[in-house]
Amino acid sequence: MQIQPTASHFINGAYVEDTAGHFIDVVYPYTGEVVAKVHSATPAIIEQAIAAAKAAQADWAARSGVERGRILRRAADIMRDRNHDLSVLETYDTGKPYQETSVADATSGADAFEYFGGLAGALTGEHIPLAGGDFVYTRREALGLCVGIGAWNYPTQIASWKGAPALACGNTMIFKPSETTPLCALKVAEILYEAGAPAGVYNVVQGLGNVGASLITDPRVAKVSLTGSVPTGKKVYASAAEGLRHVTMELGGKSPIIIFDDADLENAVSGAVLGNFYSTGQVCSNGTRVFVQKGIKEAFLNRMSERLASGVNMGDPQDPDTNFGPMVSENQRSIVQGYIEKGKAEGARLVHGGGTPEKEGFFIEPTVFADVTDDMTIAREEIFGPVLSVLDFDTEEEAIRRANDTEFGLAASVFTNDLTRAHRVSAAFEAGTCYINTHNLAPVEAPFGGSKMSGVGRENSKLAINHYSEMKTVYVSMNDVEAPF
Ligand SMILES: NC(=O)c1ccc[n+]([C@@H]2O[C@H](COP(=O)([O-])OP(=O)(O)OC[C@H]3O[C@@H](n4cnc5c(N)ncnc54)[C@H](O)[C@@H]3O)[C@@H](O)[C@H]2O)c1
Repeated sequence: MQIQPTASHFINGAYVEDTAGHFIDVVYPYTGEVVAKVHSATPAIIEQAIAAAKAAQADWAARSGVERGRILRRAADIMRDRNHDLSVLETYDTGKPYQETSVADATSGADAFEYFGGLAGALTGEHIPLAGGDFVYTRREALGLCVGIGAWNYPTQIASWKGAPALACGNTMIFKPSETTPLCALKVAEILYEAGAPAGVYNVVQGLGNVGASLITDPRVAKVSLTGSVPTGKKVYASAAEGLRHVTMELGGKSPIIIFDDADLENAVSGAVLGNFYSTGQVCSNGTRVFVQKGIKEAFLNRMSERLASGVNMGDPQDPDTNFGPMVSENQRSIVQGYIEKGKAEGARLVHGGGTPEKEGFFIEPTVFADVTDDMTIAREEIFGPVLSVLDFDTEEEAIRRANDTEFGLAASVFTNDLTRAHRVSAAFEAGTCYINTHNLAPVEAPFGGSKMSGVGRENSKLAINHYSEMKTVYVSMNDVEAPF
């Protein structure tokens, strides 16, 4: 199987190549086979991309919002029409099952282009009346050239979630996908160009962290939006700060799910399944610390084990019946195996899984630990794999205190049938994205992002507009100018 792209980069409306850049292998996680190779961007490619995106920006921003929006909505339509092919590609890029990619990746990207395409014509400033007839009006203006840097778990979605609000506001973008999953963002760029985005408005360059680093330190760049880990976030935030650039940081998490005795057990198990095993556990907002009240702990564990034993269909990710794929890479699998070994060594009780099946691909079994305590490594560090930890608790106050006892603050959820408790607990969570009786949904209409070390700023929703534009104040005097001399 070969899914070689036309060329490695998409710049100024065309595929471009510079074979001087070192090779990055694209490995299909199901077979371990190299299915494509791309070249990392050389300094010449980076310069080409920055020059093109910078040159295209003024004209793009000068178009009406309605016109920009029409192009984004056309891109959404093309993405939906090509959902099958884009999903197959996303599955090769990531190893996530087609059953997931066909409903959660290009479709989510299309939602973003449709939503922000709809908003583009409605971006306005305001009129502020002042004493003596003077007034101020504000203009919402684009920031300029924005750099987007992606993680490997949702390549199409991340390229779209960053591109859609950026372009709606009149910015141009250079997107650098993760070196692990470089293919899908090229398709996003191709589709935007086909939909009518002028050359240079949305560009893709490949490379490792060093390519990302050189993009964000260029003085022509106004903003950087990163989706990645906390350690990378700290570096990118610091180097953006050197040039006082705007940032959005979508980083890692160690999110809690609190399940009270009165919760609907089946829904609570479903929420924990979605929050731990979807995308083989490679989701930033996963609720990997599952606090279960002591009264239903054993029932929860039994039902979770039953559902995993009977429901998981691990296999060829391109088979629509497969619902559990391999890890994205051999390296990520060995990191997760290391955490499972630590969990056992530190005294957690292995309830389900824990092994690596005897089959090709970077598979790891969905794994459940019980009797996990707050100080164990598996309860403190982001694992980014299918490892669920159950911690038990007695009281609401205790559950909230322990749930918040983490440097992260991306997501949190509560399962209960007590209405007032659900809202009380949600208010007490130190997390940017909270759920009541569900977990891990991220509709484009709602803000998504983290508190504490999990991030800065929000993606999706009307709020994202604030992160890709700034207000200019224009003071208008209707009177003579009074000066002291
Ligand atoms: N909050 C969110 O929305 C969200 C979504 C998905 C993933 N994530 C997080 O992403 C992480 C997994 O993804 P990953 O392993 O690809 O993350 P990572 O931090 O290793 O890499 C992310 C991206 O940053 C680039 N990069 C690395 N060093 C850089 C540097 N010095 N300057 C500029 N760019 C640099 C990488 O090449 C890659 O494209 C997890 O921590 C996960 O929680 C967060």
